[in-house]
Amino acid sequence: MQKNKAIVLLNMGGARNKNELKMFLTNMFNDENILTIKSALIRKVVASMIVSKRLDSAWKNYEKIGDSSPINPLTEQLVKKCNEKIEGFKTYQIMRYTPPFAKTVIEQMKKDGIDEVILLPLYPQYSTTTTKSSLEDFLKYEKNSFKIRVIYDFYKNESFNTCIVDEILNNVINEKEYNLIFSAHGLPQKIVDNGDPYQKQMIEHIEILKQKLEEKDRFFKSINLAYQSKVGPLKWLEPSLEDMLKNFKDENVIIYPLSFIVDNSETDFELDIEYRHIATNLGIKEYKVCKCVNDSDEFIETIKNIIN
Ligand SMILES: C=CC1=C(C)c2cc3[nH]c(cc4nc(cc5[nH]c(cc1n2)c(C)c5CCC(=O)O)C(CCC(=O)O)=C4C)c(C)c3C=C
Ligand SMILES: [Fe+2]
Ligand SMILES: [Fe+2]
Repeated sequence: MQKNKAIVLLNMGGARNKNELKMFLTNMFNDENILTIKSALIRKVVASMIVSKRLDSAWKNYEKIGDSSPINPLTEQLVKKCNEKIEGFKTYQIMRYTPPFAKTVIEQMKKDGIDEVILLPLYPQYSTTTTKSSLEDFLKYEKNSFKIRVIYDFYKNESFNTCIVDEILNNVINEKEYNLIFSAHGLPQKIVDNGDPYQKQMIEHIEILKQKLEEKDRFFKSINLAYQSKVGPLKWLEPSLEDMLKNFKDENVIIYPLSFIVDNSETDFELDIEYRHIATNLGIKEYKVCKCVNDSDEFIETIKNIIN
């Protein structure tokens, strides 16, 4: 019997306008995987305080990138291209904090007669705050409707790492003159201390990429890992990107955003505008930011490879 198979891309979502930024922040800080307060009621109160405090200042960042996050149109393009180029599967996307939400997409998948599903969270490294949160969200609404296979992480995938190395090398002529910084989205230290494997996988990922560059005889002045996007007063993973940049006065820097698959406000605003400004003030000579893999042909091939 012919099976109706789907690939479901799971991602975070992002604001299309200020109301959606409020929705994003509200849903995010009510997520027990993000704000690990056990009582839903207390979490709701704390979330509402954080959102009130953060909304206006965070919106100013989105105003600088055209009043909306690029994560939605870019993920839609990725879905379209998967549907054009990957035979035997219908591809869907589900976002965690802004539409399209799991409930609606799962209803559509049932109407479409889907019976087998590959869940592919668009996070190369596993974190409880991202991967686990999205998987739980899907499972909450699917109610045993599908046969499910889960891709928990894919940072070791050879084809994926070729996409990353190619993007980095396409951005520099003489790599010996550049300090390469892999910038990872940060996490509160206590989440890692409680067993989240994200930091460990991130370090492993960088070792794999270093080795791949060495095999190609391409040697950067230095290769580094730093964490961006700290939120709130808790201790987060270190070193911060800002502290890392302080090492490179009068030198060239190239950044690769290693936590993301599609560009979003953390790449287009934080890396390309905010940290660029910081880098200029620190006296960094040249500051480059690589693009995420997005809907490149090479990444479509990677998806085929990951699901096989
Ligand atoms: C406690 C707070 C947060 C944790 C933990 C966290 C983990 C985490 N996030 C991403 C990827 C993205 N985060 C994005 C935005 C964003 N993240 C937080 C907070 C935490 N993230 C906030 C408050 C925001 C909103 C922007 C802001 O107010 O600063 C985005 C961008 C979405 C978009 O609009 O384009 C992404 C993508 C990862 C990978 C991660 C853990 C590994
Ligand atoms: Fe985040
Ligand atoms: Fe941020």
